[in-house]
Amino acid sequence: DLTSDRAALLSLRSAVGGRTLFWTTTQQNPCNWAGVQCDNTLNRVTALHLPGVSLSGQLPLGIFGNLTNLRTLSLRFNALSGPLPTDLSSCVDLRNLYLQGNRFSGDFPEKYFSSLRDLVRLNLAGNNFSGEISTGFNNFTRLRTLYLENNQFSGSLPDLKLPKLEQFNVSFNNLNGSVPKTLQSNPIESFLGNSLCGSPLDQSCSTKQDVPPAVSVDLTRNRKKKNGLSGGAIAGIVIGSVLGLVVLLLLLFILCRKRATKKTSSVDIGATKLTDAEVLGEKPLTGSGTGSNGFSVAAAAAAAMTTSSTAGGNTGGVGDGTSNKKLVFFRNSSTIFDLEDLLRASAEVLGKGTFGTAYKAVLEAGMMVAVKRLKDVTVSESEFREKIEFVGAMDHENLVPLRAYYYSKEEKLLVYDYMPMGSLSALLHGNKGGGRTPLNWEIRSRIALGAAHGIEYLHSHGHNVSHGNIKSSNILLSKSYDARISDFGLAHLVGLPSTPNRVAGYRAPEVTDPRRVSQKADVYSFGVLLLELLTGKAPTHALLNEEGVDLPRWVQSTVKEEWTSEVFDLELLRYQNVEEEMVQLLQLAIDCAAQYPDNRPTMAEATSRIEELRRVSLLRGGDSGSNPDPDRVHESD
Ligand SMILES: Nc1ncnc2c1ncn2[C@@H]1O[C@H](COP(=O)(O)OP(=O)(O)OP(=O)(O)O)[C@@H](O)[C@H]1O
Repeated sequence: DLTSDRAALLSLRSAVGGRTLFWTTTQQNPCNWAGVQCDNTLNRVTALHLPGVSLSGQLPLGIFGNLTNLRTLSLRFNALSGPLPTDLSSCVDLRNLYLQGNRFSGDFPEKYFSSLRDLVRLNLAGNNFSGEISTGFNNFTRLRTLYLENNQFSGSLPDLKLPKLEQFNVSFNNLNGSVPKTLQSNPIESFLGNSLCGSPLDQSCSTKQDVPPAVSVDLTRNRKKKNGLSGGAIAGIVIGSVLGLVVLLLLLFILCRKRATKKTSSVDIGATKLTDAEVLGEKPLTGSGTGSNGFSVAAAAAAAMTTSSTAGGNTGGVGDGTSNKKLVFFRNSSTIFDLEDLLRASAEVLGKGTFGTAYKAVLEAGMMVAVKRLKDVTVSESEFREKIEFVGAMDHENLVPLRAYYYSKEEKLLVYDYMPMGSLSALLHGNKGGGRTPLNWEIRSRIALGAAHGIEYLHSHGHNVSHGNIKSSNILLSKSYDARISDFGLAHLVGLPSTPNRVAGYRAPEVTDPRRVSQKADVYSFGVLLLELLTGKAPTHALLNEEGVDLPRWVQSTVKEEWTSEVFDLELLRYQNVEEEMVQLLQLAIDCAAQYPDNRPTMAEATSRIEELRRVSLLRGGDSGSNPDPDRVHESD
């Protein structure tokens, strides 16, 4: 009955996950669950349509033995693997079995041949099924579709006498021998990619059978790939070598230049009184890459500091107002590097942002800092110093610490701690190839919480202080993947363009002038950031733009259509038992990205909601994925 059908569906759900995780299991009636169809008179589940819903793992035994009234089972285009469960043979009413596009392996179970006699459509294409194609298929006398292509079936083709057969394909398997007469009326495409012969193939069976033409073409193509170097590869090697040479020359050049600077700073500057402008005269910092640009930030920083009183002046305390030209360190800067260190630092461009260009500088002792050269500073010197002191005084574990700054007419530098894991944006959307750490639920929800804490701290730090530029490239990550917010406090120092495209996807609808942001606008941007974490999609995602909607509206419309799970990043759907927390975080994201500012929660409210859902998640012991840093001690939150 329906109760046992329901139980079977729940077992299926816990075995293969995917979008079945979003069935409203609190409902007693499974007939309303997405993809489930029932026959009301029978009071049984009769169809299960779960195409492309991220199911993975094996179909266990003991499920289909209970779903005995199934007429249609569609599990196509998922990531299911392993053998087919033999108890599917209990589904004697089965008409349609769509399993194409998975990773099933093993034989097509012998048991099915005697029981699934009503099969009309059978599609096993695009899996790893192996073994021989049995004459047992002749039992499926009602069969109209038999698709077996792109598997590992081997042996010869049996003499299939299926009177109703309309669609047939066994291409790209490991079959050999001749095409039996009964199947010869099918098009040639149905047989390609095997070692078959006879009509409709060009290869006649009386001549050599070993290398039929269709296959030989394929093989030579493969061989070419394996043994020879393609034109692209050769071009790559040539270009690579030339690039290598250029880099080598550049390095030599930089080395020579560096020596020259060192001399300048230690001996010549005092005597000849070079101005900053002169040293900085060679500002090539257009952000067009690393390498030679790297030298210049060191030069810039060097110039900035050699004009300060003495190296000894860099210790601790806040800049003494009167001596303008010096690198000013903020309080509790425990790791203070000295002038010489920074002079010798090699540097590379990290990227160009709204406020200027960021560099990574590696000090000789191995310490790394990020140096930001601000452009378009619109405020006066005294206002700058006052505001940057305010920024430097902010101290929270979820903010990127601002260690020092330098101000001169020509140059404004900010020195931050370097964040080794880069930005959330790079981690989420950077190359998705091998070697990349997938961000599991534990890490993502921790990043969400950390970012929330950081923003909440900013908001509570002074009267109506806001960040103004919350986005994933401003969420940097520590070694243990803890979130650190950067770029705080800069919106008020620098003339922002009135139409900043870069933040467009994150900007609250009511913000028309990006210089006039509010805390509620930060909450909106934070909501978009949460959506980015959950969907894995960048707010400036090309697809979304083609559809002409932003990320919040795309998510809202998808959720409204009850395809909630469709919004989640596939990477997240791998974890079991965390779906409720994911849905809760999604709800918070949607609340934060509400159209009207008054409908959005405060940052404090958002923080406590994330704390709560994470607490529940930890209590329930959801499989949220392992921590990528095994040495990390879990914070007790
Ligand atoms: N302290 C840091 N440690 C490591 N990487 C950093 C640091 N600060 C910035 N970056 C990286 O340098 C790049 C440029 O940063 P920057 O803040 O200048 O621009 P942005 O974040 O892309 O844009 P915006 O200026 O609008 O915030 C980004 O990829 C950012 O992740």
